[in-house]
Amino acid sequence: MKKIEVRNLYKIFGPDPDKGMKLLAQGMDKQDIHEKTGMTVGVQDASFTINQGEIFVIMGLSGSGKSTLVRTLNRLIEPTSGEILVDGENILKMDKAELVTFRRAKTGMVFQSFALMPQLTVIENVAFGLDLDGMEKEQRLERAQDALNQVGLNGWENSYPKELSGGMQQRVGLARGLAVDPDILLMDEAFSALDPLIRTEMQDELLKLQDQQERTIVFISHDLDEALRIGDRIAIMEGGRVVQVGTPEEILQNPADDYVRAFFRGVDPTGVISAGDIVRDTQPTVIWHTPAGSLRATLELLNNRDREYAYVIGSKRTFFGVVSTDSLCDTIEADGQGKNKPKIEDAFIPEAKAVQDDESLQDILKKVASHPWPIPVVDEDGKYRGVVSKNSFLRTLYRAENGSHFGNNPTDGTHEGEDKC
Ligand SMILES: Nc1ncnc2c1ncn2[C@@H]1O[C@H](COP(=O)(O)OP(=O)(O)OP(=O)(O)O)[C@@H](O)[C@H]1O
Repeated sequence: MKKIEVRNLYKIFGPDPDKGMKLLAQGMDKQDIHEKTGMTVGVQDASFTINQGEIFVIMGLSGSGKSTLVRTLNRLIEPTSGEILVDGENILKMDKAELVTFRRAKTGMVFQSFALMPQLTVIENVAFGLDLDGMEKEQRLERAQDALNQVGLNGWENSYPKELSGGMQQRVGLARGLAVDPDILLMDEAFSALDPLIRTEMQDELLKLQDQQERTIVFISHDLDEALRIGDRIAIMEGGRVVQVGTPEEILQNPADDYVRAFFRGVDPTGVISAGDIVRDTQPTVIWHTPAGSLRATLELLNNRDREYAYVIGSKRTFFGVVSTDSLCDTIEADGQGKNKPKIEDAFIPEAKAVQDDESLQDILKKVASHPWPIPVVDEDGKYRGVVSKNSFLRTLYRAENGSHFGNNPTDGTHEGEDKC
């Protein structure tokens, strides 16, 4: 479900943004506008959607417009032009009072600088934003305490910021963002000042909180590892433009341009891409789980199609097992005169087990490499989704390494069954 929709958003800093818009419309680029007028194009024609409950990471080089873009989402920075719909309502049309209500009711913000007030205790710092809300003191403290518990800081309520480590101070910052119980949490390089170990700890904390509450989180980061770790989807910004939006796997497999490719250079694709991302449905070699007597028919089918393996599935696509021409022949021969009427299960290759679609390529690599049959993939309900073959595995790695656009899709003219050739 869409939570935030950004449409053709612009932000031009300087004395005459309308003139800046006109120059952009005439085709003048950002650099020339800056040189000729002194104005800066902070965000240029950004359009994208953020879904309810996702962690949406915004990445880009310094000065690419990340902070500006995020601050337009609660109008801390006023856009020059465009639309921002939150739950379907254009927040750029809100008057001052509506905007205040919107910010209080729906958004929280966590910054890189902890911005804690040294003269206030931890709990007072967290409750501070609620103070502006006109909430009763008792309720404020209760909410602040709850937020502190969520970030693991119970027991530190009455300490002062200077008594806390950097990591703990950032937890207070996060608690302050959470205390208002926002639908949307905007986080600007929130963990960047933390040392790597604490940073990972905070990312885990955020993921844990997200499991419980499913907020919509917009998270700016410079750090690709962080983006890959926490981001459901990533937007890449360059020179004020959003140049690509997608899941890490999508971007890794199909980077929009060299700038995006450069961001992802050095990432091990096998840790990011999962079996489900590259699975292909091998309808021609799927057979339905049928009663006894189907072994010969299956063997015939495979021979006719010049295929070696068949994937046996039942009603509702439940995966049962894999048979091969060899396993079928062996089972038929072992039965001699056919008196025992062997079932298809008797011909299953015992080692041919399915992997889950959310397992990473790293996790399934051994199986793909060590077995001759394409590896069956199932979803969380055990339903057959297709197979991952050596070919599709290597093709994916090649594409991720080289950013090539040749296809891992049904239109690229290859068939899974050809893998054995
Ligand atoms: N208040 C302002 N007045 C004028 N120019 C601004 C202002 N704020 C930002 N800019 C300019 O807008 C562009 C985008 O800046 P922004 O801070 O959004 O980038 P960023 O990607 O968040 O950078 P960083 O990663 O360094 O924080 C930059 O060229 C910046 O100099």
